[in-house]
Amino acid sequence: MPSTNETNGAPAVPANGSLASSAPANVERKGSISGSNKVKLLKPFNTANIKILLLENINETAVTGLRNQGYQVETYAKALSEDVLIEKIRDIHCIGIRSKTKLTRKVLEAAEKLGVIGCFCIGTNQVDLEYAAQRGIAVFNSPFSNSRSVAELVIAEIVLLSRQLGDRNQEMHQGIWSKVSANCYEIRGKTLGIVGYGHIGSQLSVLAEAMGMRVRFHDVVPLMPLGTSKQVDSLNELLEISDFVTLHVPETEETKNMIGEHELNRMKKGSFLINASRGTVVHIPALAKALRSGHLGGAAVDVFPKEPAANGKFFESELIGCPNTLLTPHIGGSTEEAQSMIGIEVSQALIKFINNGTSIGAVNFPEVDLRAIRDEEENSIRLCYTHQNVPGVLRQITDILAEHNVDKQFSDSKGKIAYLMADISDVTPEQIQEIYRRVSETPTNIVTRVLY
Ligand SMILES: NC(=O)C1=CN([C@@H]2O[C@H](COP(=O)(O)OP(=O)(O)OC[C@H]3O[C@@H](n4cnc5c(N)ncnc54)[C@H](O)[C@@H]3O)[C@@H](O)[C@H]2O)C=CC1
Ligand SMILES: O=C(O)C(=O)COP(=O)(O)O
Repeated sequence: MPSTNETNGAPAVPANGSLASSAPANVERKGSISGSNKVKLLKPFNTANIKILLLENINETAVTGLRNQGYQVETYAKALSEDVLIEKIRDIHCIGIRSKTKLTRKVLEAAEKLGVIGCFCIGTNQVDLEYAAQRGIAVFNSPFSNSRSVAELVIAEIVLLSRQLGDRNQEMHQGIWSKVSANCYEIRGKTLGIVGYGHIGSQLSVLAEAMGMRVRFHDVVPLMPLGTSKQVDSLNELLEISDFVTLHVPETEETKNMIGEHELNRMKKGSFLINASRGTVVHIPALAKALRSGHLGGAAVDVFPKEPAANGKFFESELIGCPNTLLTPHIGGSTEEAQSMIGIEVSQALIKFINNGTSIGAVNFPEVDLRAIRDEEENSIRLCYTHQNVPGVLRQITDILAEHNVDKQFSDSKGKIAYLMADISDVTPEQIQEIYRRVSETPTNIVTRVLY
């Protein structure tokens, strides 16, 4: 059940109130966000009416941060089935997910009041970003708080694979003593091939060099090589020269089955494959074949095309039982440090968007912010207007605001949508209602919010 914290005395949102179109419900003025920084708390709603659903065991730092705002926060330890999610999402203003929950167009169509999505992870492939943007729903993620955790896991896996530690460990637990050195190697001097030299790939590059590895990488864009690493011209070249190939690309149309039979055949005999990116990047039957035939010396796989929604005995894969194959349940980013940082980072972005309209860091939405309205700026409002990105819109808005004092204004666009924030001072309650009505009735309106 949702747990409701105390209200902060702010004016109430209408009973059917939606963050995605927050009209000024009651224009009674309220005090400052805190005595210390003297900036106004910008919101036309009672925070206790804002409903937030957090799935997939999102860290306590986020739950606490959001509850401290007074929002209603309901939490679940696992992902929900599509049917249950469609029911749950109807009534909520904000949802927090990790990599399992699929926010498809079908699910989002049911989300009548949704204004913002928090992905408490790096990947955002699980959300229909374009449809969310069309609906004026901003999506935030945590672009690098778990990168180090993934890079450290991969370093561990390189050593484990190289020494066949997974198999030795299993044998020992079965009472089998099998002391061998054949096909076991030091990693010093070996070539690590990194596919995708972004936040994780480049961090890994530094750690691997510190352990004496030679690093080569492939990326679709030219990037500055760290240390003595080098970018190579093609994926094929990287596959042919590497002793270890590790994948750190996002899930896109281009990366789907990026490593299949053809690519595995290009890899050196006895080399190793590591995938901690997304399950769709590797063709699993081809990998199982390459492992069973002995063409590959081993693999470490953390992500799978189909992953169970909850913990339990639900995992099935053709990779089960393959030689020298480390299988982990998508734990690349699962450390206390990463989860705690992600919880803080994403919940802060959600709070800023809900309360102040700030979209900095959004992945599908124009990034706009204005400096805070200060206490002494009496009777000020903030207009947040998400609209279709077509010619002539700013003229309409300028006409509507022409008689008022616009203190500051900023707008930006991304693809088909644009977002404008404007702070307007010395407006009466009647004028606020009128501004809201006229802006929200413009033909290009997607979402209009007035915060004060
Ligand atoms: N196993 C786990 O728990 C985790 C998995 N991940 C996955 O790792 C992925 C990578 O994360 P970051 O390094 O933070 O992303 P990033 O966006 O910083 O870097 C990705 C790099 O891949 C490159 N790239 C994109 N398409 C490519 C292609 N077709 N061929 C070659 N390079 C390509 C990009 O140019 C970029 O440099 C995430 O998208 C996520 O899916 C992220 C965190 C945890
Ligand atoms: O950050 C990511 O993209 C991840 O894959 C980690 O996902 P998780 O938060 O563990 O479901």
